[in-house]
Amino acid sequence: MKTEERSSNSPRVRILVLGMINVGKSALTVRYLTRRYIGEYRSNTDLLYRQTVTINNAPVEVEIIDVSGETRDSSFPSEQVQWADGCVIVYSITDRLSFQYATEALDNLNKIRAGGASVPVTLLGNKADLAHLRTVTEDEGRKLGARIGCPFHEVSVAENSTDLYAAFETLLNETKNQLGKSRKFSVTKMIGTLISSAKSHPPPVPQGGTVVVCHKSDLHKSRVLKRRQNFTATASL
Ligand SMILES: Nc1nc2c(ncn2[C@@H]2O[C@H](COP(=O)(O)OP(=O)(O)OP(=O)(O)O)[C@@H](O)[C@H]2O)c(=O)[nH]1
Repeated sequence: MKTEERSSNSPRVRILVLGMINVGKSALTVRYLTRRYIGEYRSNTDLLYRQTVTINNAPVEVEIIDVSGETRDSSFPSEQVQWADGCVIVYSITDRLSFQYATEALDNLNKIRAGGASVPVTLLGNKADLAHLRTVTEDEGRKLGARIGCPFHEVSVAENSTDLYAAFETLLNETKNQLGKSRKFSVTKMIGTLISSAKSHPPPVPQGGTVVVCHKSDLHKSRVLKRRQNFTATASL
């Protein structure tokens, strides 16, 4: 970890939120960070959110990348996975294809884990409030989580689901502990070539919080600049 990148001495945990288009990744991320639901929030770009949260009475700087389904040019965003310390895989219980995507993503992550890099993962079945439109049973989600060996929860981002907050915090805690043991991908960590364009509605900033929304292309540029000029530049909305 480069000290010049850090705005504080608290540990930093990087989380990737991954899933098919329209499963609720942006809504989930904003819900966790702000406790608010932005139903009309539309996204056509990857965004990185940064906020300091308290875990086990200690501050932790959390970075969450919400990978937009629209900008993904391949089925599995390997560079973002390399960047991440932990992953949330999301599908919608109303969308069978999104469950298949989550299954493949978990299998890919498992291969990475088998290769020696420990990446804590949590599986979430979103839109539990739409049970009447369900095409994926809870049992299928539970079995998938058990097969991969990761926690599984059905949640509703639209509702104030406490399971969602608990799932995030368990993942953050596990990831933080994992990082304490060893940092993975120390050489290959990079943002990669991530596409950026403006979101139509920036997410709300929580009262007393420090959410910073970064276009990842800007972050990538800033890293290049840092390497060349020891210069920090982070775009915020
Ligand atoms: N009913 C219901 N709708 C939800 C829930 N979570 C998200 N949505 C809706 O699902 C749609 C997609 O949500 P997004 O957060 O934009 O989904 P996304 O996965 O980030 O989509 P992309 O960025 O396009 O990949 C929006 O209309 C949300 O309001 C939920 O728990 N219940």
